[in-house]
Amino acid sequence: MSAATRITVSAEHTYDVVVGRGLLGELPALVGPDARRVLVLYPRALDATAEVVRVELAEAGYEAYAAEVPDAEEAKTAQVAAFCWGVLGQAGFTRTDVVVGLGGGATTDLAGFVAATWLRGVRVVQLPTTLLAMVDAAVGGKTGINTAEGKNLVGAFHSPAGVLADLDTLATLPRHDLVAGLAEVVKCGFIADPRILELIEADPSAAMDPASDVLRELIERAIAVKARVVSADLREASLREILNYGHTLGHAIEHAERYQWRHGAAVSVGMVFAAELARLASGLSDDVVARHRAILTSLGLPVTYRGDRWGQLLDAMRRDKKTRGDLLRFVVLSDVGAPTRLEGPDPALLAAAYAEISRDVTPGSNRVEL
Ligand SMILES: NC(=O)c1ccc[n+]([C@@H]2O[C@H](COP(=O)([O-])OP(=O)(O)OC[C@H]3O[C@@H](n4cnc5c(N)ncnc54)[C@H](O)[C@@H]3O)[C@@H](O)[C@H]2O)c1
Ligand SMILES: O=C(O)C(=O)C[C@@H](O)[C@H](O)[C@H](O)COP(=O)(O)O
Ligand SMILES: [Zn+2]
Repeated sequence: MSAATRITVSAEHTYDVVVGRGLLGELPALVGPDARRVLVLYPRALDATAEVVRVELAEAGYEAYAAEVPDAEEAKTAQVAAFCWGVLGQAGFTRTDVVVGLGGGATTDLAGFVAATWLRGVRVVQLPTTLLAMVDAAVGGKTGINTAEGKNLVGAFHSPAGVLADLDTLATLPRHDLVAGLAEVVKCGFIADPRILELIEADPSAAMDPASDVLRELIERAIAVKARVVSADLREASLREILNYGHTLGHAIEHAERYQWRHGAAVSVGMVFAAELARLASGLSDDVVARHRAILTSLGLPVTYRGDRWGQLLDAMRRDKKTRGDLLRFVVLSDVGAPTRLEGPDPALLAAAYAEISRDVTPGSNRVEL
């Protein structure tokens, strides 16, 4: 078995993202000696693992609790956060106690938010169990929930005490969820690490194989990109916006689909839109735009969206966090590995870029794509 890899993030404090197998034994050390109580938040798919984690913590001497939260995006609501605050209150959690997020990005976003808000901030340890959560959601301290108006509109920056990305957990992850996670890996390739793109182009099947060395290298490279960016700009004053590549339209699609599309699938379409926008607005080469479509399609990710939703999507994009006043702002590329910003693009350009990715709405076309 190969040794674990440690990727360090230096943000509010310094912590490691550990990538490897059989990492559970490291959890008590991350929870730390000051805690007496620990609450593990998890979705139903992880109930057996949550019990193993709870027992491990109890055997290490903690008062260990586990609470199931709703699956996927259903977890990211004010009601679910309030339920978690109730559990913490009733168990008497103090400022030295700890929350653990066990699951995909929805669970780790919720757990981080609950930890950020309980007593104005307690320690959180993240145990990501999806590819997406390992490479992105559990790393970097963005936590949050959705509101009726949009995605991640309420949240806080709250860095974890540590992240244990146990590759063994990917064995049970449904293929569509693994593929959705690859969209964020591809994002890291386009904004910062072209080697990621080459690895996927060379062998897309290996990239989708949870047991492959190729996927492990992709995971480590994507985490390294995120760690570098977050270490330089935790609060998204500027540089961190590049991690939002593809998300302006992506989040709008998720909202329009009432979160029945996976985040990574929506971001996939959003990246092709951003590439088309950059081609029209600032001359991104046809080759780089085509490379977006080729790589994402090779992984089975969607690259088009329904043509009749433009008005609704534009409306949702106005609530994106990168918007300033009435000025829509997009992360775009001037080349692979060279992200920049496009501010207040001409509405006609936006519509033209959308026309390049939109498809006819025929009966049945509103199905869930991934
Ligand atoms: N905070 C950030 O920086 C950040 C970054 C990227 C994405 N996100 C957020 O992450 C969320 C998407 O995360 P996701 O793609 O992990 O989705 P998810 O959390 O909804 O998980 C996907 C599905 O996989 C199941 N699952 C999780 N682990 C499993 C396992 N090991 N075996 C079997 N089933 C498993 C879950 O129960 C769920 O049904 C979105 O809400 C997105 O906004 C946050
Ligand atoms: O970490 C970041 O910064 C990102 O933008 C990573 C994204 O992949 C992620 O989906 C994030 O939650 C989006 O943040 P938001 O600020 O647009 O809500
Ligand atoms: Zn994302």
